[in-house]
Amino acid sequence: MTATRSAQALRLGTRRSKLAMAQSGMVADQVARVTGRPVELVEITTYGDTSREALAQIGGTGVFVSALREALLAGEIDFAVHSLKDLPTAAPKGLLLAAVPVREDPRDALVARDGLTFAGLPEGARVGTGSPRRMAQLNAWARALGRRIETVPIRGNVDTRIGYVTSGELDAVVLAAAGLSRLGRLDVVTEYLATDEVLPAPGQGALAVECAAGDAGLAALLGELDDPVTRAAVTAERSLLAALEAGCSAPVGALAEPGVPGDGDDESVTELRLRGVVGTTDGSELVQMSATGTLSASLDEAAALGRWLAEDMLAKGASGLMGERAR
Ligand SMILES: NCc1[nH]cc(CCC(=O)O)c1CC(=O)O
Repeated sequence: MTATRSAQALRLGTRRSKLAMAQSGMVADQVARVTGRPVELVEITTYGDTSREALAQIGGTGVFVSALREALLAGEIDFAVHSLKDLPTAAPKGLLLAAVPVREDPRDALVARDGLTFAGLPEGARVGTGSPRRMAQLNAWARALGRRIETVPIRGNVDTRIGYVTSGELDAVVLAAAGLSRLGRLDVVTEYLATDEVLPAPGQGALAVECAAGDAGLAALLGELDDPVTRAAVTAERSLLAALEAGCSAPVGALAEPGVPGDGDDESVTELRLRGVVGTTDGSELVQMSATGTLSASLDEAAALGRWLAEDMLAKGASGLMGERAR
């Protein structure tokens, strides 16, 4: 690399939404620090940003992602940052997942009126979410508490969703804690939903840093941001999703976490525990299972763990619960 080239700015393609800008800004700072090169943000408009249809209806998987990927392949930008949970599981031709930085809190968060928790919501409470995964688990949880809630499909950015509660239109909405955190809006959270009740979307809380496969030098630089434990965890979660043959709008939750084997006498973290859930959106039926594998540098092992759990879940009838949306 020549001196002139090393001073050239790296172009980071980003969506214009507040959340995307916040995420891209954070990664831009990190990349500038590790590479010593300035990073310039390039705004790209995606179909998911302009369409007013419900996300699940326009096909869910990848609508936020494709415009950024086209810009990468066209050489208009050098790298892009995606919410990992919005990435289709199929590996894209010509692109590389250069880094998966340390994950934020993967949990979903409840934003309710009057500081209410989920268990404190009244009978018939109106809870905003368009996500079949959240609907299935929230309805199942409500049933276990001996009550009903009404899930109301909502769209729009994080501020719009919070607005449904502040305006009194809805009793609560459910959002990813990570998104609220990146926007500096954790103040509105009234409960972090326990993963025993609500498993997040595969990859939730993690970011994906993508670049063109041909640019090995850049990929190596961006690779400095990679967190191997987060990468192993999201690899297992996405492998489960892929093996269930479900898209990102399917009612599938998954979370992989590192752990200490046995009674915990040995302090070293060597296990990866993967939990998965699939259910009907009314919450009347859920298949919830877990599997534990070895946490190793080999992503093949993490991927195998996901496939293994998927087989168990399919044997317990998971595919019958995913309905028409499963692809
Ligand atoms: N589906 C949209 C989306 N994609 C990523 C996030 C939040 C950030 C993350 O999960 O990393 C959100 C908003 C939400 O679900 O509340």
